Amino acid sequence: MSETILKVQGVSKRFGGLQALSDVGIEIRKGQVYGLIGPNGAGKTTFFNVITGLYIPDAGTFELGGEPYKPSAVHLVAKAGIARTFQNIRLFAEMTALENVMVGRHVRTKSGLGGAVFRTARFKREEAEIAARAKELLDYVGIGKYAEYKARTLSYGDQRRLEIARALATDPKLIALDEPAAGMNATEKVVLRELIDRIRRDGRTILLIEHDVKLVMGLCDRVTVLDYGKQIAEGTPADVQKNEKVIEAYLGAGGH
Ligand SMILES: Nc1ncnc2c1ncn2[C@@H]1O[C@H](COP(=O)(O)OP(=O)(O)OP(=O)(O)O)[C@@H](O)[C@H]1O
Repeated sequence: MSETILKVQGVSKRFGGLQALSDVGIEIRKGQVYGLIGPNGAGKTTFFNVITGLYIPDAGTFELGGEPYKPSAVHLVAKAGIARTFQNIRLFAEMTALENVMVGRHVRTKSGLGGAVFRTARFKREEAEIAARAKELLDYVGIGKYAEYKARTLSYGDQRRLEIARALATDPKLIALDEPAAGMNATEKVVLRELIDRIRRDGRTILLIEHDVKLVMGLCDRVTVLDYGKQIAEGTPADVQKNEKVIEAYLGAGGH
């Protein structure tokens, strides 16, 4: 069996009187696409926010690539090797597509602020390499021709792909996609599906929150289902779909 990339155990998170997550754990192996699904308010985004250092959990242990890690701050999590996209796209709107991806790559560069201020030879060489790599990534996600366009001028689907390119630029062990198909039309979803499949084939590991059940069932190797902060099922898409608790949770929530 392939190596474990992410192992999370016993995650709990409370907001005032609301138990948003209770004792949630997942294990993702290298090369898997792992789905996190559940009705609205089930705790999916909270779980993402915990593992990516946006929320401090009340309990939980975390291992990334076999090493313990503490998701205490977003930049440290990115350095440790988890990159994410957001449900509500978070790009630098006034920067070009290329610059947005270059920002992602800076997580892995060596020249510090001093290099940037004094524009050392090493800094300039590194910048040129970063730009070249960023362009490659834009081509990879299929929006290379928009490299010099401001992010805000791209279509919704292309902005989502740009977010994926930026996440890939950090060279992550795990890429976490928060509802990547939200707001996409059917054609865009097909293209997205192909892209996620390609990212997996190229050896990456993906954690995915997604409402589009068809996309989840078609793409994911394993799925965890949350409901009211509790993990009610874990397994292959086929197993999970047959699970009574899952059927009930979805029907109870209006069957979305
Ligand atoms: N910062 C916060 N403060 C207080 N309550 C919060 C906070 N973030 C999330 N919650 C609450 O925690 C619960 C889980 O929310 P969460 O956003 O994680 O669900 P979700 O499964 O991602 O839902 P959706 O599918 O609608 O995005 C909800 O009841 C939500 O209102």
